[in-house]
Formats: sequence, C-alpha cells, structure tokens
Amino acid sequence: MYDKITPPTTGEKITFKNGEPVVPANPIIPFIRGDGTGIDIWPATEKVLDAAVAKAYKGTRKISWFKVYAGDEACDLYGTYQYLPQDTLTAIKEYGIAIKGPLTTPVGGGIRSLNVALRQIFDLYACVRPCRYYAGTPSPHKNPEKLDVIVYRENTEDIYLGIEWKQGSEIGDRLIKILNEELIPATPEHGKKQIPLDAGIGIKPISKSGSQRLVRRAIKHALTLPKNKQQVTLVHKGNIMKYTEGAFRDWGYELATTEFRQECVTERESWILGNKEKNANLSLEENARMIDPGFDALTPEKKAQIVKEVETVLNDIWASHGNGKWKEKIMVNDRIADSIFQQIQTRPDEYSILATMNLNGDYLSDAAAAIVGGLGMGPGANIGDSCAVFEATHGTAPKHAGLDKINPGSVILSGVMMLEFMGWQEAADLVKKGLSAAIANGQVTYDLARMIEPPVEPLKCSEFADAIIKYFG
Ligand SMILES: NC(=O)C1=CN([C@@H]2O[C@H](COP(=O)(O)OP(=O)(O)OC[C@H]3O[C@@H](n4cnc5c(N)ncnc54)[C@H](OP(=O)(O)O)[C@@H]3O)[C@@H](O)[C@H]2O)C=CC1
Ligand SMILES: O=C(O)CCC(=O)C(=O)O
Ligand SMILES: [Mg+2]
Repeated sequence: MYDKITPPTTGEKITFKNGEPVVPANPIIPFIRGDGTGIDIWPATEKVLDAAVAKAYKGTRKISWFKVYAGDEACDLYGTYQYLPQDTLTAIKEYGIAIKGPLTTPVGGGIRSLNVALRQIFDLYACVRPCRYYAGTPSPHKNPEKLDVIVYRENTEDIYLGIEWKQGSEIGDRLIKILNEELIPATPEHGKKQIPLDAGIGIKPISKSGSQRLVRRAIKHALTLPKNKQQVTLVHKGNIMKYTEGAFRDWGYELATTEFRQECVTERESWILGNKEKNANLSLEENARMIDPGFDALTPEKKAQIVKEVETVLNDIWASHGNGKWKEKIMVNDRIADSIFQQIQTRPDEYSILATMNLNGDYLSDAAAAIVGGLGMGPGANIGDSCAVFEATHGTAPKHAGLDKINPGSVILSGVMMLEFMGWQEAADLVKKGLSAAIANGQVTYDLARMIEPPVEPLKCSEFADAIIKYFG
C-alpha cells in the first residue's frame, strides 16, 4: 500500500461518524515535520504532546506517530519535485487526523502551495484559528487580553483555488480578449471598462455552498461557546466585490435566518426588536428611521423597502425573539474587511467568531495573532467532514531554521486543538496549563523575550518545550 513509509506496528485508525472523529485509545496519527523551522518545532511539539498524554492517562492512551513526508524532506526521500507524495495522501486519508509543520511556497513562480493543496485534496473547508491571550505574554497592545476571537476561514476556494494566468500567456491573452470584446460589453453595468492588455488574470470563485458550509460550522461552534461569546461576524469586502464577497455576507445571513432561525438573531433584527421593546407604540416607519440613520435622505422605494423589512421581522420573529429573547440567541452581524482589521485593535472585546473567505482570513489570522503575542502563539486547524489536519498560522520562518530558537507554541497549541478535537481534553488542559505557567514565569523563546520589560534571557525552542512539561505540575 505504501511505497517508502511504514505505519507503526501498534495503534488503530481514527474514523469519522457524522463529521465527528471516533478515536481509539491508541490512535495512529500521521505527522509532517515541515520545512524551515519545522525541524526545530516538530520534535518540541511531539515531546510535549506525548508527555501530556502520558501524564493525563497514565498509559491507558497513547498516540502512535506515523511520519509522512511533504516539502523538501519528501523530495529527499522520493526524488526531485516529489513534494507531496501519494504515500502521504494515502496515510492522511486512511488515518483521518494529521498534524503538520509549515511548508514552503515560492513567490511568483514554482510549485503551488502544498498547504493549500492538502486543504483542497481533503476538502478541509474550515480553517479554524483561535487567537486568545495567555497571561504574561508580551504584546504591542495595551489590553491584549481583550482579544479572544476565532477566525473561521473558508479554506478551499476564493483566489486560493489558484486559477490564474500569467501576463502574456496565450490563454491569459485570449481570456482578456474575450472579456474585453464580448463579455464586458455584454454586461451593461460594466460600461466601457476594459482589462489592460498586459494584465495577469486570477479568478475568484466564491460559491454559495462553500460559503454556507463554512458559516454553518462557525454557527455550530458559536453554540458551544459561553453566552457572552455567542456571536458570528461575517467579514467581507462586499461593498467592492458585490457578487463574491457581498454574496458571502448575504448567504451567511440567509443560512443563519433559515437553518438556525431559532438559534440566531441578526444585528439589524436585534435593533428592530429592541426599538419595539423600548417603545411598543413605535410605528414601522419610526422604527425604520431608527435602524437606518440616513433614512430621511433615501428614495421613497428604498424607504418602503426598509419599512417592509421592519414589518417582516416583527411579523416573523417577534413571538420567538421579542421581549428580550433575542439576547439569548447567537448574534450574527457583518463587518467590512478593512474595518474589522481596525476593530480587533480598537474594540477587541466586541468580537468572537470571525467568519471569513479564504484571503481575508489568511490576513486576519496573522494580524489577530500579532495582538496576542505574535505568530509564535497562533494555532490552527483545517477541518472537513471526514478529515482534519492541524497546523499553525505561521510559515517556515526560514531565517530561524535549525537554530533551536523559534517558538514552538503555535504548533504545540495546534496539537492542543487536535487533542480537543479527539476528545482528549485532560491532555489538552495539561498542555495549556504548562504553557500558561511557562509564559507567566517569563520562560519564553526569543520572540516573546524581546518584548518583555525588563528583558529576560530567551529559552531555546527545545527548552521551552521542557519548561511546558515541567509546569504540568
Ligand atoms: N501553513 C503553512 O505551512 C504556511 C506556510 N507559509 C510559507 O512559509 C514561508 C515563509 O513565509 P513568511 O512570509 O516568512 O512567514 P512566516 O510566518 O514563516 O515568518 C514570518 C515571521 O514571523 C515570525 N514567526 C513565524 N513563525 C514564528 C514562530 N514559530 N515563533 C516566533 N515567530 C515566528 C518571525 O518573525 P521575526 O523574524 O520577526 O521573529 C518570522 O520571520 C513561505 O514560503 C510561505 O509561503 C506561510 C504561512 C503558512
Ligand atoms: O501555503 C502557504 O505557503 C501560505 C498559506 C498561508 O499563509 C496560510 O494558510 O495562512
Ligand atoms: Mg497565512
């Protein structure tokens, strides 16, 4: 079955039932070490996870790690350009849950991202990246503890589908010609616009099904959070990209107000309901004026539309959501992408789950990680309905590779997410406890040490792992 790798001789497979993993006591879990700093981070991660499982379950549970190859290491073993061998894909498919270090993607030309390829091959449509603060972590922000968000990023489409044509390529030029001469002129709203003849072209597909399955998962996650964090914010640049990013927002609201009608309230609905609660005699038009500050300047048609919206909301959900009942529901709102980048800095405690398309989520997860201590503190998971691959937000950080210096925190915390996904909460809690205590005691790697006042001597990557284990208690 495998060409150059052999699964561990002990251990069993994880399977999936209704999208949830069924985990034996001794699961086999494939891991990819990763390029660049993967060489430092992976051994530290494995050591911490093994120690936590051993301590939590006293030998009754154990992970059998299965080394599989991708990136530079794969080429060394399988030959030139064998960046993602079939063996690796077979193993991940067979064992269901995997964890990986970062993999290099060249800029401009060369191979397309192996990280993205894995997400697409296994349909890992939700990239889940929690950004929360561990006490004692130095941060460029005054109140980093106020940020506690989970970026829920659509992980398989958007421009990451990678359908693009190089400037000057035959098909790219043909496409531009067809667009300029046929399709754009046939679309009145595009007027006399033309694509420059020397442009590269990329396609940005955003589908209804792809958007809604991501938002569905985000809402289900919100249902598991404490009441004050039960909120899903749809992040988009829908004012500019109306039929892709704007549609993502609309499909998100549609899903929330149909599939999750009893569980959700939208922000606008909450205003309408709240207005009526404060003044039961409010007319529909007065209510409409209160939810839309520019109401009086609108055209009669637009005004009528908003009055109709108020009427529909009150007819449809006053009984189920009115009289304050909406305060117990999941709040679904939306924010324009550029705005959310400033909002997570200026009003961090107003947000919880940020549901995004692929590119926005990629940017936003790095930015949010920076607030709570940097890319060394940014874990992540790529989750589908029958497979999950855990990986950090950061990349290979090549200048730090092989120095036993980098912060393994993000991959270790990705391991925590993996343990939680497996239902091994006791082991996950031990790792979080050890990591929190190490940081609180100033035992940190260079990235955090350089921000602490007064400065502390940084630990090596491997020493940080040992410190975490020491603080399991
Ligand atoms: N999922 C994946 O595998 C990903 C892969 N990549 C790939 O990684 C390669 C390098 O990308 P690059 O843009 O340099 O981004 P990186 O995330 O690899 O690194 C950028 C900087 O972030 C900081 N950083 C990253 N990881 C850590 C860590 N574990 N601990 C502390 N600080 C950290 C370092 O800052 P400083 O030097 O200031 O300390 C580093 O120089 C590219 O090929 C890219 O495509 C990128 C993102 C995700
Ligand atoms: O695949 C890559 O090289 C980069 C991907 C990335 O930045 C991410 O998923 O956050
Ligand atoms: Mg990224």
